[in-house]
Amino acid sequence: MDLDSLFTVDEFEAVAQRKLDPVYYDYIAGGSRDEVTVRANLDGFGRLSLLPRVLRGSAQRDLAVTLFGARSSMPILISPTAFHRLVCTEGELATARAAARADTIMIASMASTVAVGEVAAAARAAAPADHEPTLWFQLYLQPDLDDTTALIARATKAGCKALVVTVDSPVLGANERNHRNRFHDLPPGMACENLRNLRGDEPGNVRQIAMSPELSWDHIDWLREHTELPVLLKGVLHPEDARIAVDHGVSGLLLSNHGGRQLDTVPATIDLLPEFVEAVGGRVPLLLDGGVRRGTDVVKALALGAVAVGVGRPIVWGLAAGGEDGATRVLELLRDELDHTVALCGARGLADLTPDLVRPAAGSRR
Ligand SMILES: Cc1cc2nc3c(=O)[nH]c(=O)nc-3n(C[C@H](O)[C@H](O)[C@H](O)COP(=O)(O)O)c2cc1C
Ligand SMILES: CCCCC(=O)C(=O)O
Repeated sequence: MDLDSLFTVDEFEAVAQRKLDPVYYDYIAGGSRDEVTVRANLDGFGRLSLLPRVLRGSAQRDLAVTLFGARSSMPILISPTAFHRLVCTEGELATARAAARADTIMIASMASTVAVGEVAAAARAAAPADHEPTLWFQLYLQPDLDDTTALIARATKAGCKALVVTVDSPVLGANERNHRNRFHDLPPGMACENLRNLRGDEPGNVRQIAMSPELSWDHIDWLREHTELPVLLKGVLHPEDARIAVDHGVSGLLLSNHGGRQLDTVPATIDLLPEFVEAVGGRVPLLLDGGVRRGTDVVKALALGAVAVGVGRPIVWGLAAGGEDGATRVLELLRDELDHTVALCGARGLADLTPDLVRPAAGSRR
């Protein structure tokens, strides 16, 4: 595959769709139930227009952002997605190398098919000599707190710099494409490696990830007492819950509807962002994911108050099309689009992306 002949995330998706087993393509592309929210995430950006400023002298554009002490060369992070070995042989090792090469933050999924320690080592080996790559760990709190403690210990030992706790999954969302395709288990030879031999006394055993409706704010308090790492919540959607989260001392929020894969018919994250900004009142950084496919999407989210965005499927399409190089190219295309959009907006950097640049618009992107 000549990756240089691909110029957009959508082109990467088309190539991925051609290359992948349709069962895996459906797992990745799909969302829950009628996929209303999957579409809403894309349409949400399409319904906003950008209103640029002019003549502000924007020759030097700095796209870097610092989050919890770690610098990322751009405000586009890798959102956590499960099971990368379904789409490329090296799995999460390839993703980590791409993130390190692009000098951005990877949020490693707890449901990865390579253990987080190996993922971190791959990132370090691929990073430029003077550069420490940043990995965060996405955590599903396990109802068995000993399991959770062991997982936190693994992530911490691997050098992860934050825990991103996914709170939108009291039960797993229903992707009906998976039901139709009878896709319920990973193929032989693949497993959630972070859950292997979790207690050290259970050789060969890989636990299943538990989605737990028992979880409550008490667990977030418990977690904060059991880690020194910043704790971000991923998947808070109600602005009132955003306020409660901040009151519970979380360090940040990743506004996410899980790419439309949990409760269907929830709003597009970009549509919720203004309310979130108001609820949080600048007390913690706000990140957003869901439907980011273009540099203009990134600029809209940043202008409306996000400090950074995450991309989920675009990275998986990159991996499917071309492994590490494919994911790297997706990140570099998005970086170029972002820089180009910032320039066209007459902005000198991310601080110039203010809410007045965003207006309601007619039309959708597709
Ligand atoms: C194939 C796939 C697997 C995912 N796995 C996880 C996961 O393990 N943990 C998690 O918190 N979110 C997971 N997500 C959600 C992403 O982190 C992210 O919220 C979403 O993909 C963002 O939307 P986008 O795909 O439109 O960029 C997954 C999403 C996809 C598409
Ligand atoms: C237990 C794996 C969950 C993966 C996930 O979050 C998703 O497919 O959206």
